[in-house]
Amino acid sequence: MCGIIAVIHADLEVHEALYLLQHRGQDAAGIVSGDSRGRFHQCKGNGMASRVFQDGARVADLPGFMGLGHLRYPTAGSSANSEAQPFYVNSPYGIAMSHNGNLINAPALREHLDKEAHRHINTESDSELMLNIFANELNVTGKARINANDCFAALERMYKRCVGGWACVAMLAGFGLIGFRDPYGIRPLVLGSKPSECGTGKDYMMASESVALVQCGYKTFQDILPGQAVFIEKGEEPVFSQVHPLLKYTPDIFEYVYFARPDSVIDGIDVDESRRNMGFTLAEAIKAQLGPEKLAEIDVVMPIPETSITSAICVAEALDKPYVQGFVKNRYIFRTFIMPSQKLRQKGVRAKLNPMPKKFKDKNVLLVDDSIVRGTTSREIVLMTREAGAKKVYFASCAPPITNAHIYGIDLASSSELIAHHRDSTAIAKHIGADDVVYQNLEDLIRACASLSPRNPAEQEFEVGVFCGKYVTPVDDGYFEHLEKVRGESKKKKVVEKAREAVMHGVADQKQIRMAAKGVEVDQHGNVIPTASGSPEWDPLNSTSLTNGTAKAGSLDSSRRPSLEELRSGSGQDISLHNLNDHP
Ligand SMILES: O=P(O)(O)OC[C@H]1O[C@H](OP(=O)(O)OP(=O)(O)O)[C@H](O)[C@@H]1O
Ligand SMILES: NC(=O)CC[C@H](N)C(=O)O
Ligand SMILES: [Mg+2]
Repeated sequence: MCGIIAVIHADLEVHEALYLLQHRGQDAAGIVSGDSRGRFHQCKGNGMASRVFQDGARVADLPGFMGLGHLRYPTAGSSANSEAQPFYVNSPYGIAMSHNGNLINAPALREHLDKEAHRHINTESDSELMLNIFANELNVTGKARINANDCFAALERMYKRCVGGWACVAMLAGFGLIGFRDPYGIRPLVLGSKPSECGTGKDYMMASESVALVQCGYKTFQDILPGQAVFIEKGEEPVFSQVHPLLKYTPDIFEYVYFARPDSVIDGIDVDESRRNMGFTLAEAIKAQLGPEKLAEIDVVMPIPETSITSAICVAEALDKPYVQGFVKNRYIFRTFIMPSQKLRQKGVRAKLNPMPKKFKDKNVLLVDDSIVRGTTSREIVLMTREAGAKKVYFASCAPPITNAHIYGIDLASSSELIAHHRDSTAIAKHIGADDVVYQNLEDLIRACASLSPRNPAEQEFEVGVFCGKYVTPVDDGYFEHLEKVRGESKKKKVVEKAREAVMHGVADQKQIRMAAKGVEVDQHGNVIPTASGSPEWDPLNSTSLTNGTAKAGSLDSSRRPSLEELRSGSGQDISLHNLNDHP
């Protein structure tokens, strides 16, 4: 569920805006700006935005009149540096792109690019595929110079090939910005404008969430519609086109449950208000399931910071119980669910949340969380609650049981990793050590969000496949087996944990470090275990990744190897098209 940003005309606020979307992706961050000479300038790598951009020092005075940003939470490929976005292709015209979402027909797209388009794809990223499909369809025009309609026509053809969820922003070198969204509106994208600070006309920004626009002073917004694209040429007003019929307006409900910031409005639905509604309807489910006796026993209602806070306040209000913040969140530890390995997630919960025993001692506690997905947080928290002195522990979830893979941009590939996959709520309560577990039901969750829709609330639908296995797009037979094979928990455990943690703990040899940086698994003898697709990646220790076009001067010198420190810190290499420090 990456975060994407695009800006044109403005004082290139990409860097500032990215910090407002950090909650959407913590693995990699990147910025590409475009100047009027048609040059792109790029800074990206693994790690949080502050680390990659060195608190802004590496991107101060971004050259150009437009820019793209990206925060990555991988759902395809690996966590390799070479998959940090925005991606770039030089032909045709020079295009950079940021993608939020997931393509579910990636193998077919890869084959088309290989066998028919003859385009080399250098990573396992589905976003690189999408960029190349778009580039190839633009190439079909055969023109040396194109206009907005050519772009829309290329997108029309691209939409016929791609299946999945996407919100994308792209730049054509020296020309302008493009934004577009999948035909179901699964992934969010909002466009804002404000009077230009540097003269006449307007500045425009596109972002995954409205909070980025609001904080950067944009006053007028509109959601890009499902299947719609917008083109903003330098010095011009935006031009819109419906490049694919709007098939359904079904935003991913998980944006409201967990992903988005509460101060965002997505597709006209206020996220904070939706979470308040979830709290009130969850309280009804709690009353119905626990009954008057157990309900009377509850002394306090507690949130599990941070996302569930809004809903927990409303649960307490509806049950007429004291709302108590028993856990203190370490503000320097970020989201655990989007960390790349189970071991990191487990460690993350304890490092992030600390109970204050006097709030728990001899109390019957009702814990409220937004969701129970793998059960990592709930298991650990219930244990911590008991260790802190609580008598009884009830656990309530604003989301219904999550029983199926997520296929449009949340990294939940195998249903076997989901705590609710083969368990009913009694078994789940046992598994997490709670006295009882209460889930919101799906109809109530949908109502909590749909009732706020500016469209017809009675007809507002959402993408809810994780709760029921019914997905809004067609899904090929065999896709889930494929997904399990390439991204299932067992695969990831081997690929990411072993090598990455070896690097983190400094116990890796040089070969393991190289492989870790690429997300490739090595056996105990140091031999590479082939990836599912069998395609080796570029070795970042021996050369700068070529994924993103021309490497910066001198970077193909194989003697320029990142230090162990650089790899451990995750800041990676500067793989600039134009080194931002060298621009004229
Ligand atoms: O069952 P699990 O697999 O543990 O996943 C669910 C938990 O993960 C998320 O918290 P996270 O720490 O990512 O973010 P938050 O601080 O926004 O709550 C979410 O809010 C739940 O607490
Ligand atoms: N979470 C996302 O939107 C991920 C985008 C893309 N599929 C990637 O893995 O980089
Ligand atoms: Mg949480």
